[in-house]
Amino acid sequence: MLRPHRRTMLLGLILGLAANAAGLATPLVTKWVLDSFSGGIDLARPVAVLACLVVIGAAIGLWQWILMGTLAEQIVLDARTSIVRRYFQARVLDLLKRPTGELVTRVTSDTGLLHAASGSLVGLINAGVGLIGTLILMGVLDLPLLACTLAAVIVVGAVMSRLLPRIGIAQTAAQESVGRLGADLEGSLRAIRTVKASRAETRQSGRIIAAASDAAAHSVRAARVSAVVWTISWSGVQLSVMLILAVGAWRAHLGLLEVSTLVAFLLYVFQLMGPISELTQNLTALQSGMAAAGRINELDAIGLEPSDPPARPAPPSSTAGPVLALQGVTARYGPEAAPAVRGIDLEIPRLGHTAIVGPSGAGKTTVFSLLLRFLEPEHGRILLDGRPYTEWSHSDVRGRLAYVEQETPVLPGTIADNLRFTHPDATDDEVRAVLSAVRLEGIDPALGATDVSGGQRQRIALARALLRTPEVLLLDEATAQVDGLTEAAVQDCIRDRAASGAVVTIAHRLSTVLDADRIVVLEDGRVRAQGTHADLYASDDLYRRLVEALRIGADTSYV
Ligand SMILES: Nc1ncnc2c1ncn2[C@@H]1O[C@H](COP(=O)(O)OP(=O)(O)OP(=O)(O)O)[C@@H](O)[C@H]1O
Repeated sequence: MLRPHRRTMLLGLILGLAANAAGLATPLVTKWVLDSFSGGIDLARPVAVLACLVVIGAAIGLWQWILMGTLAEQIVLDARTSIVRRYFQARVLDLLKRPTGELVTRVTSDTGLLHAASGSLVGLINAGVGLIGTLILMGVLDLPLLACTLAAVIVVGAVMSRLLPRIGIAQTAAQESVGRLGADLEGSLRAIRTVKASRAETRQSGRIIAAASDAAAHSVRAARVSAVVWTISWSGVQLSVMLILAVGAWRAHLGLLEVSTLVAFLLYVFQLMGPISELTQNLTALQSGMAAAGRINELDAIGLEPSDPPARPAPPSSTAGPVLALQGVTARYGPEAAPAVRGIDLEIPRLGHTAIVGPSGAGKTTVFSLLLRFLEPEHGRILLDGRPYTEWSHSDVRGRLAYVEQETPVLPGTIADNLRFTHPDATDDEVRAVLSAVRLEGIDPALGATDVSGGQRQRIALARALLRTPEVLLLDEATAQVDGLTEAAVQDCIRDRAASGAVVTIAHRLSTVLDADRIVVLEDGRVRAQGTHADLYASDDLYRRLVEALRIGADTSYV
């Protein structure tokens, strides 16, 4: 994540080192001021140098601070951009396997931790150089005092190296709990009606609060370790100041050390606090940042949809045969899973309404997922205009199909936004035309799409699919009961579309089945029978039972 920002980091490092150098020189110049003062030499020059050092050091420090702050925001933005892009390029089924709320927290919360970590590498090098530089200059001033300082630094370093990794571990655990919190919260809010109707508010909120408490507990553990690390480093510095003061005063008393050297040395000891706290801070930030980066990198496991096929001379596509065809298609949802469909042969003619029926789990939705390329066949092939899917890009295929989902038919936004979702350039007239096609002419397109009834929502989803008359309409009919008006509107639209294009429905309603030009009966992942209602009703046992379950019973007027 840092790699693309190498140049900014290098500049940050150089600025940091320059600020460090100014800081390192200050005690020596102070000693020069003191020596000049006691030696009666002209004070103007050393004081001027000291003032310049302070101003230059401050200016460089300010520049570096702003630079690194901007870098941090850029890294968070880069991470968010790449995750969001990844989500939208991911294979649908891979993405749907993960809880939505958790996917959201990776973008919102995990990336936030990268903020502090982004400057930590530069900070670490800076602090390391500052620490070594300070120690060297201390050695130049007085070796025995340096030995006392080193002893303190080594003790502090040993304790820190044992404690710091625990911060990263606690942070990872905290972020995992935040992910669980996001997933549970999102799921519960989405099903808030069921939660309330089941009087499960307390239970659900309890679960979510438990995840929040877990996150807090882990973060508190991280905070405690950080506090201990800080306290140890500060106390270490303070103890060494006392030790150095004592040893220094004794050596000055013996005449082995000038007072100005002791003052300069003590200034260095105080300056040690800078690099030591910087080291501590940056190591802590690095630990949490690495934990977050690890969780973000896990997202690489989400498979991406293959990029578009290389441009090759397109064989003339045939407009004579069926628009879509499945030839011996077998597909499964995972390497371990049993095939969801096996050896499916199916043709969708250019005109007319094809209804797919079958018991639950027969593979109806899987056929739609294959047609929309959410799932790729393991064996067999799918053809569009007589050309295999592999020769078309995903976008080409989807551009020819319009799809109405069964469950979540509207997107956030107004009704007009929803209608223009596939074709953002649709005119107001086109929007009005599709609204009247689904018998929603009276509705205000500026209304929120979620502020309408369930039946109206289904009609909005259908209207979106009908805008710009798609060649093939794939309609997964809602299983929920809808009002007569909605049912009639859907029926009319299907009939209308079937007169000039192809309509494929996963039919859950008797009226839809009866309306179809041909019906495909799926059972256990295979095509069991195909034909018209009358043929199938007479010849196929399963079809008869399915239709009877749709409450046609033995009413022969339908047969
Ligand atoms: N996302 C998925 N991951 C794993 N297995 C799945 C997934 N979706 C469906 N299956 C399995 O594939 C088989 C066919 O499912 P499919 O959803 O196509 O049936 P369906 O006929 O549409 O059923 P329903 O009418 O209940 O929606 C079932 O055995 C099901 O368990």
